[in-house]
Amino acid sequence: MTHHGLFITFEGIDGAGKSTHIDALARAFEAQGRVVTLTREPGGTPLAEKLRTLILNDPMDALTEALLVFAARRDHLQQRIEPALARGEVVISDRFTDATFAYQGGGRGYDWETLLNLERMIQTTQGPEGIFVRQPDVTLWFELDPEIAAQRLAGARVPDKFESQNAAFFKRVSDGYAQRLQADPQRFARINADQARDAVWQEVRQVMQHQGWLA
Ligand SMILES: Nc1ncnc2c1ncn2[C@@H]1O[C@H](COP(=O)(O)OP(=O)(O)O)[C@@H](O)[C@H]1O
Ligand SMILES: Cc1cn([C@H]2C[C@H](O)[C@@H](COP(=O)(O)OP(=O)(O)O)O2)c(=O)[nH]c1=O
Repeated sequence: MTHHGLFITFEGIDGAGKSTHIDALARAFEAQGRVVTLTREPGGTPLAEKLRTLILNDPMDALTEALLVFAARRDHLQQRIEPALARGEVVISDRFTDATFAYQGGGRGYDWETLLNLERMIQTTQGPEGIFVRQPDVTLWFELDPEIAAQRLAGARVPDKFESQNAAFFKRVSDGYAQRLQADPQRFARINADQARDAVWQEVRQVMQHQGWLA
């Protein structure tokens, strides 16, 4: 049976609980016979993973950061995401472009219009039906109060450049996500991440069932 490719992204502030559910979603699709490409941003290809190390560890100005995340994304799209979608796979990515608007745009205050231009440039794709700007089919936005996310992360792992930011930074990141949702509400599913793991998983599952993608 041939399938259409599906592109699903997970978004939310650090510590919201995204990683906890990504593997489970991949297994649920595989149980239905789908081939899954599990990936993440920044990263997902050898080049983009090298850029990730720079982005997460080296101090740099916000435009440099934005250009590097989009450069990594371009390679990721061309080398990995587009080929997998063309093969009819389910691509699940731990973060994508909404994170750039949330972190570089909201958190760091970088110019939104410039990010929109970069998004259009980097995600322009030539498909069988013509040229279009690639976007996820569905984005799961894990919403969680920054204070609770910080409590969850405390002691869980060594914080990187972004994870060590204060609560005010993460409030701006959340506002950035909210602005992206407002601009494209059809694409987003809001997940209440302030619940026990199993309840969060049920919400994730219901979104996929609602789309008709999981039984
Ligand atoms: N629903 C939940 N309730 C409490 N703690 C959670 C929940 N989901 C995840 N955690 C824990 O919170 C921390 C951050 O979760 P993680 O999935 O790594 O978040 P993210 O990928 O969004 O940064 C981990 O230590 C994880 O075990
Ligand atoms: C994709 C992306 C991530 N980021 C940030 C958000 C996260 O703090 C960090 C890496 O994300 P993530 O992979 O969620 O971190 P971890 O592996 O520690 O769970 O990069 C940006 O600032 N801009 C972007 O465009």
